[in-house]
Amino acid sequence: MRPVGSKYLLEEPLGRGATGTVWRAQVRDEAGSTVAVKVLKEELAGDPDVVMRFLRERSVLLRLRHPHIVRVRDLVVEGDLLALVMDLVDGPDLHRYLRENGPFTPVAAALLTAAVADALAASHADGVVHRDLKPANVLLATLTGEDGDERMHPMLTDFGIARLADSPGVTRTHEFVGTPAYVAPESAQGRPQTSAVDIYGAGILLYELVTGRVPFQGENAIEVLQAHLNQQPRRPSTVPEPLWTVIERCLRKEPAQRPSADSLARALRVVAAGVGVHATPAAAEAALGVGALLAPDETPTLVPGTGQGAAQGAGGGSGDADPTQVLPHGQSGGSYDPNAATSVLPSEGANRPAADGTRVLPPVPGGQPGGQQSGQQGPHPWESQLSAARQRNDQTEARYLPPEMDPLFRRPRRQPGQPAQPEGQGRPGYGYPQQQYPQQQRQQGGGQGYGYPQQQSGPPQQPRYQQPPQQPAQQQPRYQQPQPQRYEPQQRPPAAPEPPRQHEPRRRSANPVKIPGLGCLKGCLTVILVMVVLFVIVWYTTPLPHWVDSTRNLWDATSSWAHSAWDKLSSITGDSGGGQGDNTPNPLNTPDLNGITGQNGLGGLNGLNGNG
Ligand SMILES: Nc1ncnc2c1ncn2[C@@H]1O[C@H](COP(=O)(O)OP(=O)(O)OP(=O)(O)O)[C@@H](O)[C@H]1O
Repeated sequence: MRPVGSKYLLEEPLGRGATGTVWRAQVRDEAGSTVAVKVLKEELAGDPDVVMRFLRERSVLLRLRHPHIVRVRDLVVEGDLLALVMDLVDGPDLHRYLRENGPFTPVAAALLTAAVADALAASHADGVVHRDLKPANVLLATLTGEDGDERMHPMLTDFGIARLADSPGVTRTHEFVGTPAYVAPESAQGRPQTSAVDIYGAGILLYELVTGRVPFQGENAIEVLQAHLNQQPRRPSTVPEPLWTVIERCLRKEPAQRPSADSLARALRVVAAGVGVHATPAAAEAALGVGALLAPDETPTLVPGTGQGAAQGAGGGSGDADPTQVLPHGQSGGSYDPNAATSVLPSEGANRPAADGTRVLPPVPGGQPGGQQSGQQGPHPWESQLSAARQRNDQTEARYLPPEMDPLFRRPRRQPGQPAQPEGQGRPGYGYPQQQYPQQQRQQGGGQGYGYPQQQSGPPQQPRYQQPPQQPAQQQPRYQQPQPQRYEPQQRPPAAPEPPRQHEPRRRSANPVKIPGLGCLKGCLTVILVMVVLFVIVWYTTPLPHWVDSTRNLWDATSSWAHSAWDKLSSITGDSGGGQGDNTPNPLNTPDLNGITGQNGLGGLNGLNGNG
């Protein structure tokens, strides 16, 4: 298990998106406590702007609390790793649920979207715009009521990720961040974005829940963006009129004509009460008049740093911008997956194909000026503080893990038999073994127990969705543009950067050309030379020559004795003699010995044999 920060141990991947990979992880100090950790992709984590935004928005993300928002518990900066620690939701995301179970009934879809609108209303009141609302970012926990009944409990996640991805560093040239099928026209055009983009996303989501498909489709990302800008959505026959009224208002091209999240939630509950089979005539009547409830947002929350400026964009109609300006170059071909992951559009990847999970579009002309960051080339002003932050975090975990033990090196597992998907295509995170949603309930950080809804058999059933208790109206202050916060480094002075380590130059061999066995040969020659020198020294400095001479005499004497003995023996046995031509073996007359004696220069030996 790989540590992240000093508190978390990554266990197994739950899914992979365009901005990172989500892992199930253990909290070290809390035995049995599990969380979800989203490890952001390297290109995001390596961007100083993203990191500083990450640090700056820490407080915003941490304080965002709502029953329908997945709580962010912690943000970890560790070396080159950025991670968001969230509550773990044991349940599928809405995209997967839709794919496996088919569309919802109008009542269930309305109630589910009302819960999402509640979450949006709370976050908008806190100054946070989601900007990437889509079914994949709605997780479905299951709550067990006091009566033992299980209820689906939608929870909105990925708050702030779009904001991180949309950092000035990443979008220095005003690229688009979002998921094409769910992106609002003003985002596609690079116009100012407000909380109304989330309402547009909610409209698309609602449409998809009741029909099973998104309203604006195309062969590629550009066609989809064009459809958002130019096409009017059509009402499918299966969508009741009151529900269509809500959808149509959410999908208005003009952001100012869309309802606030608050009024959307209220209106959807009125619709849910009035379109079901058990609806009373009064409820049905109220549902038909739902348009009156969809009050526009008087004070929409502005997404900081988007568009040409709030004043210009807030009142501008969709016709103000030339629609052709959103057409990115080189994006006209390729297949298009409407459910593709969130697009993060770095400038250097402008030519990547549309089918890539991380969709890359070139800058939108006429987009935001980019403020101070636009065109910024030099080192980022936050960089020194960033390196100080990184150094501090480096100290928390400096541990080597071999690749086979490092979960970050492993890819998420696929179900056996499932074909491998090329990176970046299709929905990541789907098709994992069902075990990732255990049947038993899991204690969450907030003390709520969630379990996976029982697997449906037979034809897709509509999920049970009961209206959650109304949230008390939030008295949150309206959003004020955040002032850039000063990031205070710790009291101690930042550590001086370590000088690059000097590597000792490699010692070169005297013989650069490698000859196999040369080393051994050299050794042998050296030994022979040393032995010769020693022999010469010993020969001339010791009585060795005299001793050799006497030894030779001894040898001569012994040989002559042996020879005469042999002769005597021959004469006794009647043999004519042991000379040349004698068949009796004579050890001193062998050709071998003759050869040796003839060669070694010790001529005295020849004299001892039969020839002598
Ligand atoms: N808090 C969580 N608890 C449990 N599972 C989660 C949690 N957050 C995400 N997941 C799972 O991890 C998968 C990947 O999440 P991620 O947010 O990266 O994907 P995505 O929304 O499809 O990608 P992106 O938004 O980057 O396009 C999701 O499909 C979801 O099922």
